[in-house]
Amino acid sequence: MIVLKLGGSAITDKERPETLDGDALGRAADAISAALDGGDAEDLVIVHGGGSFGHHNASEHGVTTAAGTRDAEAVADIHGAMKTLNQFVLQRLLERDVNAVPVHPFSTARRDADGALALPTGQIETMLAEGFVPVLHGDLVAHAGAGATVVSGDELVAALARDLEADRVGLCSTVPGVLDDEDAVIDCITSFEDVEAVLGASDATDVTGGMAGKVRTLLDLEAPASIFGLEDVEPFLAGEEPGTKIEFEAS
Ligand SMILES: Nc1ncnc2c1ncn2[C@@H]1O[C@H](COP(=O)(O)OP(=O)(O)OP(=O)(O)O)[C@@H](O)[C@H]1O
Ligand SMILES: C=C(C)CCOP(=O)(O)O
Repeated sequence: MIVLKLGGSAITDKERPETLDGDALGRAADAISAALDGGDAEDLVIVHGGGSFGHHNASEHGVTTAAGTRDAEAVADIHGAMKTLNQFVLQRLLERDVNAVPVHPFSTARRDADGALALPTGQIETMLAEGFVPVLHGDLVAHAGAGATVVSGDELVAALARDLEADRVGLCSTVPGVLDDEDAVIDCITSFEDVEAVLGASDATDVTGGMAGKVRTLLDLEAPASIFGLEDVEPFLAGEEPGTKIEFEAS
């Protein structure tokens, strides 16, 4: 069972609000379709991030993973932007005969007062058993005591990987992996402290922590995880370990 995140920065033009990178999304969809046709990735769950959809909207409304909103119009704006991008992703997958179906986290997940995420996965297991490819996305979630806050695709990936006991986790982004201070791809990360100095936020508007947030989330995960660029989606799905491998940091 594989959980693959298509990073928002990889499939959109993150500098321009609500602008799709149609070529990049098409290439990712080609790789997914080829892997499914070839028998790789039998059970696949896809999650996509926001990129230029969602982050700008959340930022305008002052909403982050911790700062919430109780304004239904702000919810409609941020969640609506993510649903628009989800439609594009589904469309590109369906055009390539991938049996993709949408799952909107706002309708199913929640956070408690401490910010802990609860994401039901029973419906996702049934979708997989019935031959569907569930496609989730970074979103808003109802948050006890805070209204609605952002949940990143990375956080969803971690929750899905734990609950569904994923064999492998892959995060495709706009970079070929986590880069060191000379812009070389780091092969393997086993501790946050080892790489903290080179980890930054995203270059573009981003309310969920950029690369630092990604590495921190993946280090908590027992399943093997990799961060790689768009060109490595196909090798990853075929069982290779491109880009940067993030190994479980036992605490
Ligand atoms: N050491 C680093 N190595 C690689 N990228 C880094 C590093 N430090 C900061 N970054 C930034 O992190 C970005 C990737 O994080 P970002 O959150 O934008 O990715 P994403 O998951 O693809 O997008 P989204 O969050 O919209 O889904 C890179 O584009 C780069 O600007
Ligand atoms: C900004 C919103 C609503 C979701 C962001 O998800 P991410 O791009 O995976 O961090």
